[in-house]
Amino acid sequence: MSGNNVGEGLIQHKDNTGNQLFPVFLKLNELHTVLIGAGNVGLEKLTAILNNCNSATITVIGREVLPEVSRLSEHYAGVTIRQKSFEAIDLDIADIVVAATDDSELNKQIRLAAKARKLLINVADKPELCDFYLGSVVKKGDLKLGISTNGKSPTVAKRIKEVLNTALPDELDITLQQLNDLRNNLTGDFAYKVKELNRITAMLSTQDKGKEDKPLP
Ligand SMILES: C[C@@]1(CC(=O)O)C2=NC(=C\c3[nH]c(c(CCC(=O)O)c3CC(=O)O)Cc3[nH]c(c(CC(=O)O)c3CCC(=O)O)/C=C3\N/C(=C\2)[C@@H](CCC(=O)O)[C@]3(C)CC(=O)O)/[C@H]1CCC(=O)O
Ligand SMILES: NC(=O)c1ccc[n+]([C@@H]2O[C@H](COP(=O)([O-])OP(=O)(O)OC[C@H]3O[C@@H](n4cnc5c(N)ncnc54)[C@H](O)[C@@H]3O)[C@@H](O)[C@H]2O)c1
Repeated sequence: MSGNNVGEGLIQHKDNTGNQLFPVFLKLNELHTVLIGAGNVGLEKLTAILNNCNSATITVIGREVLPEVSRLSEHYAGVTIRQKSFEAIDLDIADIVVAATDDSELNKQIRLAAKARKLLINVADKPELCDFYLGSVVKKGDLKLGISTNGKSPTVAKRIKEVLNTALPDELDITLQQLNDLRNNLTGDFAYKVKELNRITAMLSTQDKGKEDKPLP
């Protein structure tokens, strides 16, 4: 929005090797997720979603439902459990789909049903069937970082999450709230605001800012 050099350098970098995933942050409280599979992996994916968005709307479909899945869902108003076999029409209510069944043929059928409805799908632990991957997530208040290893090693993603969780100071969230106040109260035209916000935050990215990680004055 504010950069003057948008697109510059892009034309020279046309090779499509390397990590081609584009990170996005989904508003799962405004979208309907349908999760098929309510076993161990289904529980993992449900937990990952709810850890990030406790008001997510999720319909969980499973022929058998692990008691842990039922127990967890009792604490979240947005989660509905439907104990049944999967049918393609189950996806009619979906905005996005996560499949986590133990039947690889069924997972492929679920993908086809999702594609027929132009829905994005993650088939847990099956990269070749995924439109998107779940990532490891670092949280500091409103700050959230998503980590992906391009599917190379989810374990490394988890470890990097742990490192960053420890390394990033909790005060970062205070800084974020202060900058938000400032952003809302700055007067002047757009170009002036961009310049001001960049000037005030310059010290956050300089190498020799000193050893202190204090919130902004
Ligand atoms: C990040 C995280 C998010 C989440 O799931 O919430 C996530 N996996 C996590 C953990 C984890 N998963 C697995 C292990 C066991 C050790 C190991 O294999 O490393 C551990 C570690 C553990 O549990 O300790 C098994 C596994 N996972 C995949 C395969 C298949 C394959 O690689 O071919 C297999 C082998 C299955 C088998 O052997 O049958 C594939 C995927 N897993 C992804 C995400 C996507 C790529 C993310 C990226 O780009 O890095 C992708 C491609 C698709 C997807 O599922 O979205 C979450 C960390 C949560 C955290 O931060 O705590
Ligand atoms: N458990 C793990 O940690 C782990 C790790 C790596 C890979 N995997 C693989 O992931 C897959 C899922 O594992 P899991 O441990 O969650 O299995 P699971 O048996 O605990 O759960 C499978 C779920 O799929 C549901 N299901 C199967 N057919 C269905 C249908 N027709 N309609 C609706 N629901 C249906 C079952 O009812 C159940 O809820 C397996 O292929 C497994 O090999 C599991």
